[in-house]
Amino acid sequence: MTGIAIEGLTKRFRERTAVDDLHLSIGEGELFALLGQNGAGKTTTIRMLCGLCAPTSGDARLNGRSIVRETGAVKEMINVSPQETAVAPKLSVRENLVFMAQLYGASQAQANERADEMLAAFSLADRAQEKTKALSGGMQRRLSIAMALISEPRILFLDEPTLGLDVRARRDLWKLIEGLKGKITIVLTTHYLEEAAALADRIGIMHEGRMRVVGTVEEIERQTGAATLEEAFLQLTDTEEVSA
Ligand SMILES: Nc1ncnc2c1ncn2[C@@H]1O[C@H](COP(=O)(O)OP(=O)(O)OP(=O)(O)O)[C@@H](O)[C@H]1O
Repeated sequence: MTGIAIEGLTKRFRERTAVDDLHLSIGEGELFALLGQNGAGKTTTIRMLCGLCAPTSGDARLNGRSIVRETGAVKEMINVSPQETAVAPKLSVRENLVFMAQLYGASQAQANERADEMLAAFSLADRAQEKTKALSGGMQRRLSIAMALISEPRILFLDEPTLGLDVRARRDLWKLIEGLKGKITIVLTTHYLEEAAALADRIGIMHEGRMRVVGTVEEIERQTGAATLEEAFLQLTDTEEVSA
């Protein structure tokens, strides 16, 4: 079954077209990585899919629900771990989780229970009482993902989940994300090509608002004639080559 069906999604800011007639189908339970240079249109795409900004034209269906006509239903089934880690720095780790669960309608008892589950699942239990600002960057990103999962979304958007993390923290997060594979639909944006290759079922490379290629690493290499994903990426995002 299709988790996300994008049909002609377009976003213009004045004369700049940030996302240009995007068509894409992502399977339910698939982990899809969206790659592209700064300004390629990844975040704008995710913001539209989350109902955070309205498309100029086109539509997308998330588990059958339109982001244009059923924005409320879409927001109920998704969650986002945004680029800027969305944790409240003065609240404790546990308070952040409880607060988020309650925001999504859980009772105090349910929120406490869910928070304990997430603390255990994300190896944050021994830091539960600490203020979030005392955590390392990697732990904050982990908490941010735990907070996004506490509402039990069917679709999760991870915007550059490992940005700025050291090698070990990145690997730890990869393990965690791998553990989610197949359970929920995940759209991940990243600038780390090895991250996309390690985690994603399929990869899409955007450039100047357009989707240039979609496929597995092998399919992308075959389609572009490149020896590596990096070579394919550089080829597809070379402005002179693309516009020539
Ligand atoms: N609110 C806005 N107003 C005007 N232009 C915008 C707005 N948001 C995004 N843009 C422009 O749209 C284009 C796509 O931006 P977007 O943030 O989607 O790219 P991105 O691929 O996520 O980049 P990055 O990797 O840097 O996060 C850019 O040219 C950007 O300047």
